Amino acid sequence: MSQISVLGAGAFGTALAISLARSGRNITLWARSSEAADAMQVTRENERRLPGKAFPESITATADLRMACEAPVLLLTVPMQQLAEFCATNKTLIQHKTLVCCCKGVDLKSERGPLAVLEDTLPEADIAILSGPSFAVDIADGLPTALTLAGRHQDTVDRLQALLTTNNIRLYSSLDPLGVEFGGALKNVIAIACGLAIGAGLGESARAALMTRGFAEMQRLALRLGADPATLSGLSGFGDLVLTCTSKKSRNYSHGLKIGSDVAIDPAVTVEGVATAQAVTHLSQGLGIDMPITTAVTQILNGQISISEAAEVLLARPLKRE
Ligand SMILES: NC(=O)C1=CN([C@@H]2O[C@H](COP(=O)(O)OP(=O)(O)OC[C@H]3O[C@@H](n4cnc5c(N)ncnc54)[C@H](O)[C@@H]3O)[C@@H](O)[C@H]2O)C=CC1
Ligand SMILES: O=C(CO)COP(=O)(O)O
Repeated sequence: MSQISVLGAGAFGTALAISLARSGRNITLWARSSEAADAMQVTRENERRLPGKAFPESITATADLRMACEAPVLLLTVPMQQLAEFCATNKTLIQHKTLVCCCKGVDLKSERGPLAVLEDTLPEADIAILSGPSFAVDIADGLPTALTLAGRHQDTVDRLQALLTTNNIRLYSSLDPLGVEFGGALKNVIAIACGLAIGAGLGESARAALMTRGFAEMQRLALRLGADPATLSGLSGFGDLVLTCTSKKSRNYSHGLKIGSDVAIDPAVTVEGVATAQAVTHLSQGLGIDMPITTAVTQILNGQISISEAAEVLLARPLKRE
């Protein structure tokens, strides 16, 4: 039996599996398609989602979820908008496990993050959130990074910090899972905003302003939701914001960049910030929290305003103290 199973064989799940396996853990990597699982077992790579990154021997790829869920610790790496349904459908298999959620987003239907989704569906599970600056391809290449592992209980967090730290991933712990998950989710929306701005030729000063004021609105919402805004100054928040707002490796940033420069987008690519922008715009309006950049991203993505109109609206807002 594996120590850890990774549920969801996308780019990130595969990269985490590789890093953990290289650091001596036995890993089961679960894919929902048996063709995909069989191909990974034979070729020892995930040709579709993370090509060219060889699997260590200690990874077993399978489509047998029952077998994968024999491991005591399960990493959830399905996209955010699939998380609630995945957990509800497979409740009996995962409800008594330690679950580490690795997805970054806000559920469009409930307008809540992964913690609330998991706690509602699986009240008996031990839940943690893993987030921070980490491109799948970098992790799989063995490049170093640092992430935050957060949970409500010190003992869970301590145990997982030791178990999931690898040769190239240094884990910091936190007891503010809400702050950590919202840092990871909200930065995706700001990354789209930055991509839109750069794509439309608004310049790097505009990007820096969007990152800074975007960070302010991320903290505002997190505070209102009960998180510690200081958590967002850490790896999952500031750290991930810097990474995704400045790199073409980010799918969220690239999505904005393509729209801003009129390049066709690939609908098969996971861009978490699109649904999260919609969810957070609606959520923040209901809560009376001012999130002008997130709102502008939603309006641009919905075709309600152009990028130049959004820039005019943002510049014309009433003047205020920083
Ligand atoms: N790719 C990256 O560099 C990073 C991604 N993440 C987060 O990880 C999450 C997953 O992203 P990626 O792995 O990159 O996405 P991906 O697009 O590479 O893969 C998503 C995978 O989920 C599977 N899937 C979709 N719906 C499913 C369902 N209902 N049941 C089972 N499997 C399902 C797909 O078949 C696919 O293999 C996202 O929330 C993302 O924000 C976090 C850090 C880095
Ligand atoms: O979250 C990520 C890096 O930390 C990956 O960002 P993208 O989903 O925008 O590619």
